[in-house]
Amino acid sequence: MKITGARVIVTCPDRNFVTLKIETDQGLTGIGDATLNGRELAVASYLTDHVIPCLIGRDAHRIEDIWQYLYRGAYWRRGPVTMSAIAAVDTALWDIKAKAAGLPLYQLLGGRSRDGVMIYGHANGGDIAETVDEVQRYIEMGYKAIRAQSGVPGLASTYGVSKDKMFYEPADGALPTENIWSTEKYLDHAPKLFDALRSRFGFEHHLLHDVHHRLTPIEAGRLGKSLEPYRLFWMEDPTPAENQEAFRLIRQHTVTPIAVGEVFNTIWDAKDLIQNQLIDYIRATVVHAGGISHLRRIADLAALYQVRTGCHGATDLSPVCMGAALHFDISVPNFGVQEYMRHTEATDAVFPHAYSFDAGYMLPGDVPGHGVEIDEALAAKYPYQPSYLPVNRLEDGTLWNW
Ligand SMILES: O=C(O)C(=O)C[C@H](O)[C@H](O)CO
Ligand SMILES: [Mg+2]
Repeated sequence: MKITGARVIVTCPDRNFVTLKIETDQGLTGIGDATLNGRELAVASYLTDHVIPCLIGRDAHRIEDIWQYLYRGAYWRRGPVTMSAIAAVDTALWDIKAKAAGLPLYQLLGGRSRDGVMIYGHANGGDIAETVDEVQRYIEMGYKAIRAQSGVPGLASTYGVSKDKMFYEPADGALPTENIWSTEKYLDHAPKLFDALRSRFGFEHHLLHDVHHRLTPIEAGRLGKSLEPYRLFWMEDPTPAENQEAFRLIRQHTVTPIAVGEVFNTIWDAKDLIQNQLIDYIRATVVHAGGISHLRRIADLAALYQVRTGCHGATDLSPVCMGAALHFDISVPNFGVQEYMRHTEATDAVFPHAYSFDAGYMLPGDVPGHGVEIDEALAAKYPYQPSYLPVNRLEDGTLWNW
């Protein structure tokens, strides 16, 4: 089955998405997500100008060979732009292979390892009372796991808190918005949020929290320790992960489980954290970590060390990524949880999909392929809009981690 064409579709149904569509001489098509928030057009150009010309005429069934061809063949390895582009090709080819087989993608990945994919929602509020109400809303919808974020007194805005409640959209400015951050205020406040949540709801639900790379290792150790009474499912991205040794220090101080990796692109980014058992959940996902093929490698390495998966699933990961991730999640043995931040109605209309929500679990659906398509005519009605993720400064003006 020969690849006869491929094109990139950029659309902005409430936010920007980059999608690669591959066509074959047998009439089968497949799509893959290539969205890199705030840097969308870099991946679009990488695909259009550098990858697509190399795809035409290749055998669409040779997924692994094409992956190696794009990874090794570029000479310049790794990085979010390269790996998102490779991921899009890989996802589209898996979609085509599964359609050719007449099977849902998870059947090609070994079949189902579980009945449903446990997901967590993102509950956020301007203060603790509002976050408690939002958590209640998720509980009423049947969620088993909820990530809770609250505004911090004395800080005008912070990561994870927005006026939109069922999803969170940080990329909001034609230039980066500037937030102000205070570690002291945050460390004082975060345990109070989880104290309020456990007092109200008890321990029946999994609670998660995203620190979004803002703490130093010793501060993260202190936070993890202060959250121990509330038994979190995980503390996410407690400190930046470039220096992976940093996590050893956190481990020395707390048994709060640690999740890392939404900004990782390859197995090399995760290798030392996994092999040294410095994390409990690996958050790499399909679009930013080289597609289904590479994510399976990361998960297999993680399985050796009892590290489980917890794929990133914010709104900037398109429904195409979500669909593919759900096929991966339902098949992978060492699955932990899947993030599911809902998309807007406009996004869902552009990307008709077979996946569905049922009482705290997601199901990938049983149509051949990964079950997500793109309505190109509708997509064309939403042209690209420049938008940036925010930046973060300490109260004295020092640029900090966002
Ligand atoms: O969903 C999460 O865990 C995030 O941290 C959201 C990220 O900030 C967002 O996806 C960046 O594009
Ligand atoms: Mg996160």
